[in-house]
Amino acid sequence: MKVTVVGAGAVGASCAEYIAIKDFASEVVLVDIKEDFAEGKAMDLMQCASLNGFDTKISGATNDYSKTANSDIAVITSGIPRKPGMTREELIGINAGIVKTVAENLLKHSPNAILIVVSNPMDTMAYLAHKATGLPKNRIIGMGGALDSARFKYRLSEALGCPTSDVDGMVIGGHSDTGMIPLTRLAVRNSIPVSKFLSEEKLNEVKEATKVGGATLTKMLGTSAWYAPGAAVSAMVQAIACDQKKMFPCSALLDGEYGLKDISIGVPCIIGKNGIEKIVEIDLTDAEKANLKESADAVRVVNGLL
Ligand SMILES: NC(=O)c1ccc[n+]([C@@H]2O[C@H](COP(=O)([O-])OP(=O)(O)OC[C@H]3O[C@@H](n4cnc5c(N)ncnc54)[C@H](O)[C@@H]3O)[C@@H](O)[C@H]2O)c1
Ligand SMILES: O=C(O)C[C@H](O)C(=O)O
Repeated sequence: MKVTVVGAGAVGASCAEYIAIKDFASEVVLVDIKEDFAEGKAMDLMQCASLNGFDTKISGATNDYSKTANSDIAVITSGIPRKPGMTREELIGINAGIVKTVAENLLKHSPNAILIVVSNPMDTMAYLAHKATGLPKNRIIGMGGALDSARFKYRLSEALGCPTSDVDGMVIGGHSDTGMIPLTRLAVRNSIPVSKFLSEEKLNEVKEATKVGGATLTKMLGTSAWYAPGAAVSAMVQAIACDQKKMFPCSALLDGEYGLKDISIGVPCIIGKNGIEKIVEIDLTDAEKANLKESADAVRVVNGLL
């Protein structure tokens, strides 16, 4: 199993590190446009192999896509991250051109790869990757919901005073400060609805903290987060590589599901060796449906800037 990660920056390197530590891929190739940067990150990571006990071979390349040939999975993290006070949507001007070129270059050398799009504004970048490559919709997966759901579970566990392993929950909708929809109604602690333990007011606080999870960390770090994003991508890569049929909310190109068409947005998906193997349509309340429509309308506005 060969995995390419384009963008050897914070998220790309963190993703490569988690993939290696889990030791399910034979090879990870890091690519970056900065001279020697991916090679340096790859060397540093390879020097962890004997310490962390993995056999995954990690190599780096400066903008040389021949090194990525015949990748099974390719992750796109290339582009700029936001700074405190910015929205993800403000990155579109620079990142759109980068994501388009990178997706095209990847497919020239790996025509059968499944692409995972991470660069922001992610839902629009995933949509752009579809438009630029014309790949079947199962082969382009936007990563946002897996991360947002992990943050939701973290906030729920904090409010409940319990370990995150006790908690389950999911965030659908656009990967943006206002567009995320943490599904508090369906969140559980060991199969018991969290509303049994938390007041509506507390649940609203959890919801709001989840939605601005990325902005909160950006303010604290001076750039956007990378550990949980890298872990979320690596979990999706593993689901494909190991054909796990695991459910993640992913930005998928919709064709009528949830009443939406011609848009990539976060919905529950089954992820296996073919990428998005199924979009799961859950029953939403009228209020949740209205939230999803509003979130989709906002993503369409950003798509209109392409
Ligand atoms: N979808 C998500 O949940 C999520 C989570 C975190 C970050 N992000 C996004 O991921 C992107 C990367 O974030 P980061 O923190 O790793 O940034 P970073 O600046 O640390 O790394 C980005 C890397 O991309 C490289 N790059 C730029 N143009 C390139 C090109 N044409 N080809 C190859 N490499 C190129 C840069 O040299 C840099 O090393 C940002 O757009 C950020 O907003 C998304
Ligand atoms: O917040 C960001 O800009 C990066 C990423 O989308 C995140 O949610 O951490």
